[in-house]
Amino acid sequence: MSFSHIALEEKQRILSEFSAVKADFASRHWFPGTSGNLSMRIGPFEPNEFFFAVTASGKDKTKSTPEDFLFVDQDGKPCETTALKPSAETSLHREIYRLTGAGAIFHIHSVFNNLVSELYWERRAVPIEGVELIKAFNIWDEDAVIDVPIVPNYADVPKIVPEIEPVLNARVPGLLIRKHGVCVWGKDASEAKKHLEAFEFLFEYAYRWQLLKQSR
Ligand SMILES: CSC[C@@H](O)[C@@H](O)C(=O)COP(=O)(O)O
Ligand SMILES: [Zn+2]
Repeated sequence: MSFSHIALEEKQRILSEFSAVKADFASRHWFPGTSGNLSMRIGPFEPNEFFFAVTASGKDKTKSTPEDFLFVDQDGKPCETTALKPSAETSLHREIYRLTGAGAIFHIHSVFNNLVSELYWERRAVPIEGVELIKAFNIWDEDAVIDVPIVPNYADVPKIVPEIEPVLNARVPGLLIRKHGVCVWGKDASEAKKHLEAFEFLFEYAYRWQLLKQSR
């Protein structure tokens, strides 16, 4: 299916939902210093053919303008003529869509996601043990334990891409990039948002719990 076959109403629906999510995240101060990028998939999915709306690169994501998003294909190429540049981290979104078939992917930088990515770098994963909010990931086991993977950060973003597949955990809809930020996903924007809220809570918990243990 080509991008032009996707109904205009569907494109408008995605963009308006996307705008609302971006404004919500901005109100939580989740885009410091123009950081962060968001994407939402549109239309049918095949691992080698799909389309998504992504935030334009380098913009202040706390502002709402007619030039906030563009549609790209599975190769990150714009679907329509535009002067906008897709996010510098579009290759990470492409890879996560290809591997998971998710409907939305959100990437933000926060102090706690940066701290835990360094605190647990040696084991390449942040352990979260028995915290109730793990249920936000649809994991209902008593005293569930999860590991949130951490991949290295490189200035050359495409170099991060091959690091993703080997660490992906089907139960855990997110991964950390060392001293950079988190990428989370879900079947749609509202699920991805729920996951992001849960991850940020759990990262703060993991950091504070480690500190508390050391001071006892
Ligand atoms: C301004 S620091 C953050 C960037 O280097 C990058 O990591 C980021 O999250 C935003 O990049 P962008 O190209 O605007 O999507
Ligand atoms: Zn980033």
